[in-house]
Amino acid sequence: MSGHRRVKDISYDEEDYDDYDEDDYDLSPEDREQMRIGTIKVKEALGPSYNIPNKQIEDALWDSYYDVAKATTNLKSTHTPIQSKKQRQESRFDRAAGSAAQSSPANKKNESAIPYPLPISASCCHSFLHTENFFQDAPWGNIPSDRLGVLVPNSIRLRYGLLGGSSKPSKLAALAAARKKKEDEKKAGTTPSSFNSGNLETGKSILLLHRLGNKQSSHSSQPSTPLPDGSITGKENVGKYITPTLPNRQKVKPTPAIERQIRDVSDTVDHSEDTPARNIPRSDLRANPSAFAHSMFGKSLSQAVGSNDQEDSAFMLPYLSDPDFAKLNAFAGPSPDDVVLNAQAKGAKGTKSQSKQSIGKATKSATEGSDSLSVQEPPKVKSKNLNVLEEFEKSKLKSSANFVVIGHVDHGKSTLMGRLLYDLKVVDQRSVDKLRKEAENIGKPSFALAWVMDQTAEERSRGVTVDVATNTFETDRARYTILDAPGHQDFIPNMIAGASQADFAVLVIDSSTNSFESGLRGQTKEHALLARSIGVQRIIVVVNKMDTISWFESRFQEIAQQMSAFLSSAGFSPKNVSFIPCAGLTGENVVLPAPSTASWYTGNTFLQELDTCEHSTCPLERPLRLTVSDIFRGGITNPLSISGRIDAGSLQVGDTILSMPANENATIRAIEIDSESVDWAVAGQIATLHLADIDPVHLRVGDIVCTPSAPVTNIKSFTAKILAFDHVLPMHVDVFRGRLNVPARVAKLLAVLDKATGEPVKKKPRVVQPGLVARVVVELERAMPLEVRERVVLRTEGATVAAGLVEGLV
Ligand SMILES: Nc1nc2c(ncn2[C@@H]2O[C@H](COP(=O)(O)OP(=O)(O)OP(=O)(O)O)[C@@H](O)[C@H]2O)c(=O)[nH]1
Repeated sequence: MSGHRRVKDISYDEEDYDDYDEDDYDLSPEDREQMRIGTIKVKEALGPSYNIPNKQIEDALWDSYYDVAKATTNLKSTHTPIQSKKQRQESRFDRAAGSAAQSSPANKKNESAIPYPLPISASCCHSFLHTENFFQDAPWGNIPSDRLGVLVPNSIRLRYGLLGGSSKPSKLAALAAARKKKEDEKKAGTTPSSFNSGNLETGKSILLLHRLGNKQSSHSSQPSTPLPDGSITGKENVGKYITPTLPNRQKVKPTPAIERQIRDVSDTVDHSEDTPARNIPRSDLRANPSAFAHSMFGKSLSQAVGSNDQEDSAFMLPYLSDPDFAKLNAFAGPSPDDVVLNAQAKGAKGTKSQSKQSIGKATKSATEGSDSLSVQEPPKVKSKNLNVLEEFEKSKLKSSANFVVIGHVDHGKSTLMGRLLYDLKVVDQRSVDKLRKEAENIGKPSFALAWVMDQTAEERSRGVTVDVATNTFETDRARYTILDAPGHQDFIPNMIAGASQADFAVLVIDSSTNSFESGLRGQTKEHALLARSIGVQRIIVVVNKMDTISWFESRFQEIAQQMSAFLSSAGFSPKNVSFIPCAGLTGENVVLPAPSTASWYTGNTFLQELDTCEHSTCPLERPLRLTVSDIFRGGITNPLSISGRIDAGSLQVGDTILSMPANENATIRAIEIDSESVDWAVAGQIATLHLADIDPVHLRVGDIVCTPSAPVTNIKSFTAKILAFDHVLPMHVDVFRGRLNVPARVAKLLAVLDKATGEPVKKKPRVVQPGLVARVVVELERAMPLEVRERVVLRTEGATVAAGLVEGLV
């Protein structure tokens, strides 16, 4: 298993799952209807010998995604039929326990309500029982499984905090918040309140200065006049520097004491229009400079204070007293911060001019300007400029092949693959033992081998594959990649994605009584048809679970006969179809030969059959095409990676690739095949590409990666030759191309075609009947990267209506 799985970026938010509470979950009307019908069917299937509460039946249906057969099997495996309960001999111990219970005062009290021994049917209706009698009819030490409870500790929900933690603020945070609030209140109230409450000195000064400032600004519109030394002079500017901002100025009512002082000061002011401000005796308002100010500002300040001649220098800044200040022109160039920021911006763009110098150097020589400075550039991806096709020829690599494992839910696909990997020692004994233990712990021991493939918690707890799982193994002849597709109808889009990466298919069929038949009505046929429509030509049909029918030859022949007829009608050539009897669970005829009881079978084992497949040759010389099947984000060394099958062409480290439909370039930093680092990869291989120079928002599962020189184009409508699975008429559909799907409309039915010749037999039909081939025009709601001769599947409301080949771009 590649380490990528650990960092795989999945689009759902973990928090959504935290909030999910099964009990609170509201079923949609369709779900409710499915549940109602499912419950009736399961009850029918269980028959009268099982009396299982509806709630448990619904739970089983929910767990099996409404699969009636699976829910029934699960319930049967966890419940004992009434018959056998009745027939069970009461042990002496039970009898003793029963009479003890009968004679107990507690039970005597309830005797009228529930007679002992309790009828079995009543034991299932827990709602009528008093809690203390819940186990009354259960024999000692043998509690029926349906009455066993599980203690589930409340999970600790660390949420809302920055690093998890409770949603409540800590005491420390509350204290800090309270303190801050107090400070803010204080700040907001300080000026007016202190002023009003008679902070006489401050109030007096502020009010006076404010008045002066107002007067200055209202009477003068002349600009300030800078002196040659850079200081500012002129009566207009005095107020400019000293006017404080008073909130709600007009509302401030000075106290009588302040008013008196204002009057005194005002008397000294000449109110005529052109009285210069320098006549105001402002020295009164200023305190003597502190010792610190002396040391900082030197003589100039001490001289200024109290001297009317030099009053303008009272607001001089330190550097103004420096005679050389004007020459310095300190703000002519960019600030040191600007220099660094500019250099960093340039570095990010990756221009060549700025490669050598460091940031430290840049700040030191700030005044030299930004052009000569730079920051450390991230290392560029070096291309070895290999001739990949020559390298491929030289490497004498074993041919590689990908096969998709398809079939109806629970027919044993994952178990068969688990067994294959186990017998080939790709998975060791210890891992399988561990899986066995874990599977036993949740009451699903038979799924241990399937868990080799099914790795997510949901898949394991439900016993159903949800997404395509991949694994690899090697034989003497080839390297194989397994694409284990889900069998359940709800996950057909994932199956389509798996099949679109495959060179051939393995169709698994459960041979046990009724299972093959129910599979035919389910996904056995649909999967086979889809695989063929997507372009798969070779199919191995594994007739599985032969151990359950004691390797009965006639059952195998019956299945082979029926499936041959169907597969040839679906377009598979008989020479590309083979049948292998197997038992994935026991491993018979998988890697090891068939058991002696199957002496009638002399053909290949499943593994031998895999090696007989002609591996389709991939177009290496054609321009690069790779379908993105996974995106991984968040790795430390490789923050952004994609994986997918290379459908055509080749690639190497350092190549620039183009992602469609986003139309964004990226650089390949590194390549991995089967978790091993390589310099190049060719068509047919499933590669993981570690990327640089692209924002993850431009990449999605289903995208096409191609060469910028020969890109795939985004199109909005196309004509296609389709095989109808259902009635096709002008209708809304979803167009699937690998993992990409886009809402669309079958806009026109151009013609019904002859299956053999492809010639039109009926133009402009109103509807295309199931099983017929037709030419249609499809209009997409969003542009999609598509090319002529690509395979598409049309689905609506969870069902496949048609599949076919793109003939032309409109
Ligand atoms: N007796 C017997 N049981 C089998 C065999 N193969 C699989 N099973 C059982 O069938 C059940 C389903 O097996 P899976 O491998 O999960 O089936 P699947 O087809 O992968 O299911 P999905 O991926 O969910 O569609 C498990 O309980 C297996 O133990 C077999 O050869 N013999």
